[in-house]
Amino acid sequence: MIGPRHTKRNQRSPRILFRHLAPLRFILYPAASMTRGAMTMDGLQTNSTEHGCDIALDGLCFAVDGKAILSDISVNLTASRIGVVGRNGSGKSTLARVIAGLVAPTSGTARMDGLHLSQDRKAALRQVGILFQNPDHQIIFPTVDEEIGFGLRQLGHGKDAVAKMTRDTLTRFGKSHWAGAYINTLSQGQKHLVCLMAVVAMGPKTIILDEPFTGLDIPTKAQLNRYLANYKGGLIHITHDPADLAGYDQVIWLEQGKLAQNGAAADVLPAYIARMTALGGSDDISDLAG
Ligand SMILES: Nc1ncnc2c1ncn2[C@@H]1O[C@H](COP(=O)(O)OP(=O)(O)OP(=O)(O)O)[C@@H](O)[C@H]1O
Repeated sequence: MIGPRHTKRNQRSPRILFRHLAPLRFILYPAASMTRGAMTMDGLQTNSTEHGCDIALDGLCFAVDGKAILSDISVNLTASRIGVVGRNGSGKSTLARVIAGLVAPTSGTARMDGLHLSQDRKAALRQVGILFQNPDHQIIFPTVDEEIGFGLRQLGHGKDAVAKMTRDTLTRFGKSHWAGAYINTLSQGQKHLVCLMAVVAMGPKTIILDEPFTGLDIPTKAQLNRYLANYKGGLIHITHDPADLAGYDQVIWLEQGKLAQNGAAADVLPAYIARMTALGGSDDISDLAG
């Protein structure tokens, strides 16, 4: 558990919460880049113009208490739209955390733009934002505008600019009326959207999305998809639904912590779907017991 669930108690004491939890937020969202980035076509900032990812994984292994979770993964992630697929427990979220530099490989290396992310947190945090599966692990402020505004303050924007950028973000997502809303009054899907808005508002070079559409209704998902399609930074999108990866360039497929396939989405996704469909006809849920 990285962040707290929201309770009435932390509604009453946001400053105390801030003091204790703000450092964690640096882990969750990209950190302070004091430079202003380019404006996207949506008007939100990103730290770069449209680009591919530059991530090199070399012999990457990750283990916990001797249990191998990721094994000998070597791959270059170079497209601007990268999908990550695999069964439950195949290591997708763990890989996301390693790529973001939140945890160090047990052996091998993970580099983004040539940087060893886990060894250079400041640099890594400028590069990448990560959206976790569970919004309760991410949200630390009581209201929607505070949650979105926090990351923008870390980027060095002044109070008025943060307020305007927060308003603009909410407007672009059609959620202006959420501004002062208490997050613990929102549904799980709505909380997910708040997290996405907070990450996207900061415009990191690459965003890692760990099943970002969980719990979202069809119109909201379509809206997010439209926004993400226009995002100028790189996207690494973990999903169980191949349909989420329509138009993506590169897909990697993990199986039991190993790289099963890497290549063009047009090649990997049909093979993945065929395999999953075949497994769906059996009673094999062994990966869940891992
Ligand atoms: N800190 C940890 N300690 C022990 N085991 C862990 C830890 N983190 C992950 N695992 C195990 O590693 C495996 C991969 O987990 P991970 O969450 O990366 O899979 P995933 O592909 O994202 O799964 P899902 O699709 O269900 O979200 C699982 O068997 C999980 O139980």
